Amino acid sequence: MNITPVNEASPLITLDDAIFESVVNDLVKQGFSIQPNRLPVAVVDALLTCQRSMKDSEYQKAGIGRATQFQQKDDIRSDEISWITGSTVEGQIWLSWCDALKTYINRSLFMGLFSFESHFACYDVGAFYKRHLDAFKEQRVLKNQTNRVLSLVAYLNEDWKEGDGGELVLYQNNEDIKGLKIEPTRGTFVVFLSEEFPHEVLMSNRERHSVAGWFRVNGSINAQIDPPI
Ligand SMILES: O=C(O)CCC(=O)C(=O)O
Ligand SMILES: [Fe+2]
Repeated sequence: MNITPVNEASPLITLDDAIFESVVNDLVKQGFSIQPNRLPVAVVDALLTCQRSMKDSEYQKAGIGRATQFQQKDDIRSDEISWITGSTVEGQIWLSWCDALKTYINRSLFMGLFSFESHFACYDVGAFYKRHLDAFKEQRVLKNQTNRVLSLVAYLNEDWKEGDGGELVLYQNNEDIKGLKIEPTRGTFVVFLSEEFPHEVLMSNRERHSVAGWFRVNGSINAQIDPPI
């Protein structure tokens, strides 16, 4: 019988590693990575299958702030979201790809990424998300909270054109007012340090679909390794 070893050069694994390596290099160089049309087709297709099968009732109005500080603020963000739980095969394909990225980053950069959470987001015509940071260093360091340290956004929109709006604008720091504009085109994904890069979603002139996710560090492990003075 002819048995092929499972780990014999799988093209998908090789391709993923090349993408992950490029993300890692960008993170080292500049703290963010913009990957136009580099999300593997199998992952994009899985996300699109999930997203297209979702009913309106599965989305909820997005808010800002953690747990008890959670608030809905329509003047800051007006998208609707639906958390990805991995209850479908397609959801699992996405989560395992993100897990592989997490493992690769941890091996290369020792970031101690511990958990991952993500949701679909739908920006209706006219929706936006004003300039914000995804996480605050003081909360992680001083209050010892398990916090978001790395943000990941992936886009699912076919043929995005100039004039459709809805670009992500990534600012280099608090002083930057120009920023870098990224079109939310299908297959593009962006990774950035959550505490370092203010960003916003410009008002969308078309229905805009994306997935936003965050890797967290573990508050307690972090506290043991790197206690605040
Ligand atoms: O969809 C995007 O481009 C970014 C979304 C975002 O900033 C967020 O959900 O925190
Ligand atoms: Fe954000």
